[in-house]
Amino acid sequence: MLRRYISYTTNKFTNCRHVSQSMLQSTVDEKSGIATVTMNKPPVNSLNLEFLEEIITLLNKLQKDKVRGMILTSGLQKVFCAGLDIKELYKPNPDRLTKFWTTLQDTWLSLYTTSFPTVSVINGHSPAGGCMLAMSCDYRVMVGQNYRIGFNEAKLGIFAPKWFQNTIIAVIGQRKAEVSLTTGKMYTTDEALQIGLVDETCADADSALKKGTHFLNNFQNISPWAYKMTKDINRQSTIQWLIDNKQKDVDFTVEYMQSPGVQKNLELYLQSLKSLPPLKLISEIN
Ligand SMILES: CC/C=C\C/C=C\C/C=C\C/C=C/C(=O)SCCNC(=O)CCNC(=O)[C@H](O)C(C)(C)COP(=O)(O)OP(=O)(O)OC[C@H]1O[C@@H](n2cnc3c(N)ncnc32)[C@H](O)[C@@H]1OP(=O)(O)O
Repeated sequence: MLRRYISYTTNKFTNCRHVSQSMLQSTVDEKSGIATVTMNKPPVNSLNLEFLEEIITLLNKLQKDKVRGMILTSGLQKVFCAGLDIKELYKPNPDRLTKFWTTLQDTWLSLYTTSFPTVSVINGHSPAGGCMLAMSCDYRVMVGQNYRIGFNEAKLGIFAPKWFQNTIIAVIGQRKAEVSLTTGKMYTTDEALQIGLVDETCADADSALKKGTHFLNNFQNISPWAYKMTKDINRQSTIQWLIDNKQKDVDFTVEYMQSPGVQKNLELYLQSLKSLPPLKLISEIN
């Protein structure tokens, strides 16, 4: 396992508090109380077990520190998050896969129920679990015209679990979610805005961060308690479903992922990832 470390420093010139873990950097602006969290796990910010554990640890820390809001973004050139690390699903060790899926459920629960408002600044491609990471925030700003976002699980021969699908339905509605999930379509920035996958678009990352901050400033005069209660009530049925069905969801996934048909599909997909020229894959799956 990677050596992990956490360090806390305050920069007296910028009045920012920095929390740095090996794959995540967090900077809290002392004046506004807004944390900017940057994912930095080259090459593609794929979500493996250790990365998910870091995300949970950081969310707990931000909660304890009573930040006023969080902006989640990527430090990589052209990828926000490539989704689940396919290596966790291909030829899995059942014990690790059980831990991975349990940690994935816990990450989603932590992010979807934060006591502070959250924004994702999508500054790169964002397929499948990457898109879900963005959907689990309260607001989404997508940068530029060069990236694709969507749920391409079907193209890998797998499907998204109920709690994942319900999260999407809550954002874009039942019909659009069904078409999106069954076709595996990856959307351009404009298309994503049109179907409501993202709330705003803008030309560059700096303007996107400003838009994210602007959204978070809406909560300056809102009681944190009123914010949290409203969000909990709004999201309650999906959250409760997962809490009630956690073990069933893990057992099903561990068995399903190991089936020969799914493993064959993942093998073919991994091969296509290697054989296609850069970025061809995501354009192929449009
Ligand atoms: C809060 C919780 C959040 C969410 C989860 C909740 C529930 C989820 C439940 C289930 C459904 C989710 C399923 C998935 O997410 S499956 C993963 C789907 N992802 C993809 O299909 C992405 C595939 N990748 C690409 O299309 C391109 O890599 C990308 C456009 C992202 C980047 O292109 P670029 O040209 O910049 O890089 P590449 O040369 O293609 O890749 C570099 C390197 O990285 C490897 N790679 C890419 N993606 C993944 C991945 N998802 N997992 C593991 N490894 C990945 C790629 O093979 C290259 O490796 P190498 O050849 O060894 O350098």
